[in-house]
Amino acid sequence: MSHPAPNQGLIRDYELPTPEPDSPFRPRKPYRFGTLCATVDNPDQKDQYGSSSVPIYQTSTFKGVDGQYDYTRSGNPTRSHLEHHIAKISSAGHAFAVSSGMAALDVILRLLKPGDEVIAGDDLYGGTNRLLTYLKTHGGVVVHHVDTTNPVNLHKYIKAGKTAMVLLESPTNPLLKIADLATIADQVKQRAPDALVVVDNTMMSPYLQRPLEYGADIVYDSATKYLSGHHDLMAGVITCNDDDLAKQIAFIINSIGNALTPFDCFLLLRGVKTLAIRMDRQQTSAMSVATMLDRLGFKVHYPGLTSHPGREIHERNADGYGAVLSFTTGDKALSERIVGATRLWGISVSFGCVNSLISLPCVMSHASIDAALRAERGLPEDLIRLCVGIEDPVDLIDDLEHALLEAGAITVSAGADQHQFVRATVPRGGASISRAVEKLAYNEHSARKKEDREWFVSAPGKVILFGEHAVVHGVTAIAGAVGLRCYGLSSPRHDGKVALSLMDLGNFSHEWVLDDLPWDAVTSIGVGDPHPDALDQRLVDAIQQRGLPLNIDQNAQAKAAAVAFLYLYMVMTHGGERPSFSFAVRSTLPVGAGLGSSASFSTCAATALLLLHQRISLPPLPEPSRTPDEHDPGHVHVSHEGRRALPRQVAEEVNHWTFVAEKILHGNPSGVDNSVAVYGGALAYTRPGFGRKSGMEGIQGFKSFRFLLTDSRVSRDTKKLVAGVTAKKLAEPAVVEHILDSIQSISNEARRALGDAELPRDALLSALAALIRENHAHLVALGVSHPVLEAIRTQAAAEPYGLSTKLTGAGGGGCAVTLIPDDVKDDVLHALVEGLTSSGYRPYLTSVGGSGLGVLSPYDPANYAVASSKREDADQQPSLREAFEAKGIEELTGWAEQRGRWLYV
Ligand SMILES: N[C@@H](CCSC[C@H](N)C(=O)O)C(=O)O
Repeated sequence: MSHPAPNQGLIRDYELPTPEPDSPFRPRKPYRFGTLCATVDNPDQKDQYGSSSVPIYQTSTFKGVDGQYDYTRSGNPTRSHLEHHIAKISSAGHAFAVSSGMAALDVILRLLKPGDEVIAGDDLYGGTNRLLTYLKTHGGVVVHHVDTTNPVNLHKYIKAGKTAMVLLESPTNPLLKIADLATIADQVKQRAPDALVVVDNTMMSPYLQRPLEYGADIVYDSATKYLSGHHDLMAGVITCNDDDLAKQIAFIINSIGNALTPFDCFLLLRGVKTLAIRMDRQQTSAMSVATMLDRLGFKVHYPGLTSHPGREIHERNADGYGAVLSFTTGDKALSERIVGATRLWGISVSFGCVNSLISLPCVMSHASIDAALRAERGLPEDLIRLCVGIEDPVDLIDDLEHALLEAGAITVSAGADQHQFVRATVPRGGASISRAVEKLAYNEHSARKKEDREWFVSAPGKVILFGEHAVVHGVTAIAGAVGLRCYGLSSPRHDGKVALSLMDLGNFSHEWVLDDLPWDAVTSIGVGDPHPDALDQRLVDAIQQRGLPLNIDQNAQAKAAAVAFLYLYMVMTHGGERPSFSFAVRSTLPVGAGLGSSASFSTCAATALLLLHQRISLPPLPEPSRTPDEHDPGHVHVSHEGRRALPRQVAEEVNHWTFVAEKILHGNPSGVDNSVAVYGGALAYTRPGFGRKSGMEGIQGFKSFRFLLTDSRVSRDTKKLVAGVTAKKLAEPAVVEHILDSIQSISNEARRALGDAELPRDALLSALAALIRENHAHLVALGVSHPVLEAIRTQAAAEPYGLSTKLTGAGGGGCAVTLIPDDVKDDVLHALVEGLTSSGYRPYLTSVGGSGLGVLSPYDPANYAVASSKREDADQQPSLREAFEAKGIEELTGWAEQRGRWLYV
């Protein structure tokens, strides 16, 4: 048998039936595979009307006695056509179509008796493993799992009279290991002649591999995959040559009744016609994807790569390398981020579809194998499986590169053009090369003078625009950065102390003597290394027990903030440096109102600490494109209001540490609040585990708009409200599911509108107003509104305002948001604000969708000038810190903005 490289024509003489007779003048060659696939023709089953497509015999019974068919479970003409066609393309004497790939395996395994022994691979599909385990525990069958890459490994288990079946996958799912099918079949037959060699051929399909040609007795495919190709049906096919075996299989299928329905037979026949053409395209693209990942230095499992240990054997087994591959990243969390960051690759189990899929086998297709067994069998938890579809390979690679980049698995190589990526992972602890480079850079510069300067930082709060409550049940929520912000100012001191002052967040202040902190409990994190997923509970406990002033116990908010602050400070400390400074925090955000005040605090604290510990540094200002002179300040390439002046790596590092602080403050944060606080703008978030693409995605092109945020001043119990919705869902599942579906549509619509650069602004605002009203009505139906929220809504909706309002966050009190269209006049707005204030609420005129993390530029000394002027006596100008602490809350934002140029993410 010849073995052409994939996609080089695949022209070979198949010993397959040719549906037309030879002519004595021009002998016909057998048709090639693609032609066989497309030509559905059964000379024994001619259609009475000559229909081009096989008709669907959608009937359960057939009239008469003694006819060819009596009952569709036993036989059906549409199914006969399909089975004939499958046999034809599989080099098989017999084919059977059943309701799924697992149903096919079930039929085959019913050939076994108690006491029989089965040899199966150690890397195999999770469902197969599950069924074998079931037979082991319920059917008295003995199952041995062995590494099938070397036929010798099977020898000690092959026992004449005992071994009844050898079950092989090649390539295996999901590690793409290769078994030498011909050699194994031959050796099994020599040692245990009665044993059946069964091959799961799903990953290859009959186009690329026909194991019956190598001595297999039975071959089965999950036809849900390549044979059908479109993920619109479930089916399994079984093929064999032996007539007796075929009789037994037909008996089992008829007895248990899992034959494929006529309609699905029709769909499958339609899919099979394009098998060759789909597979050609898919495997060519798979090779490009595998090569790209291999070049980047990932461990890639794909038999087409020259580095694959089974490549040569695979080329003996098959005519192509297929379109499934898998790779590891060295870090499970990184793999999860990659999977979540793709857009074109659908996160889904299965393969063989025209659309490309990405999955994490350990939590998806192979989740039924328990974690310990997975580890024992060498199935890596960080494994990502890719199933390449027919999309344009350039888009597929582009999307994957974006995901790898976004997840931090690769980085743009320094000095290279923008499309040159390099792997960013080093083996230990999942730290990345980019981090290692930062580390080197840090070490290089560690000789530089310790910075003894102030840092003024700020971060926004967040508001949930759509999808609160529903998000808990897997619906997408849209959250945006709100114009109200938290500000932090660090000022150096030289007395071996660190001070924290939380003026608007629990009104707490305290100074610690650095040497008195519980350093014995600290394991510091190396510069550039990430904080592990879990908090260091020993340190948290030590801070709580030995690091806090006694009076803090009555102030839960301040206590949590102080623990988070000290925790970050201590684990970031390295090289014996313990910076001494005061950190003053102000916030214009109401606390406990669901507006992310803790995340904005955490962002400020993390940023200041990272700067003080010199773990991040700000990039130098870009060169002005126009040289400044005395009349012209020059033009600096900093986009709108300094946005994007803080590089992505800085934002990522801050976000990472902010999340650590959020864990201390909240236990199990979703990551939404910190991401909004750091990146600003707006994002869509979907919880994992509900069958939707999960994760967080920034909404590009989000336009900032005005909002009135009204704090009802009624406190609520978020946990109770969330539990209430869950209870309602249990009590009235249909009603609540309907509401959740409607909220998902609202979020989808809002996301589309917010990211649509073409949508005129007035159309966007009126669409948002309608969606706000609709979403609020659903929240009322879920029972999470409150009379005060309804009163605020009514007040804003009344003439002359006519504005749309919804509750935001948990409801039951808390805050309401009112959209302010651009044409609402200031005096009208002020009248509304006054009205709400006199009703006892606290309204804030603000915006949504603005900047994320900001740092007052250190490049213009004038920005921090008030601070740097040494105060000889009390008459002198107040320091920046004094001014900061003295400002009234209403003037804080305006005052901060006037300090100078802010650099934003
Ligand atoms: N929840 C399903 C998972 C099906 S995985 C399907 C396919 N064979 C694959 O490898 O992706 C189950 O538990 O069976």
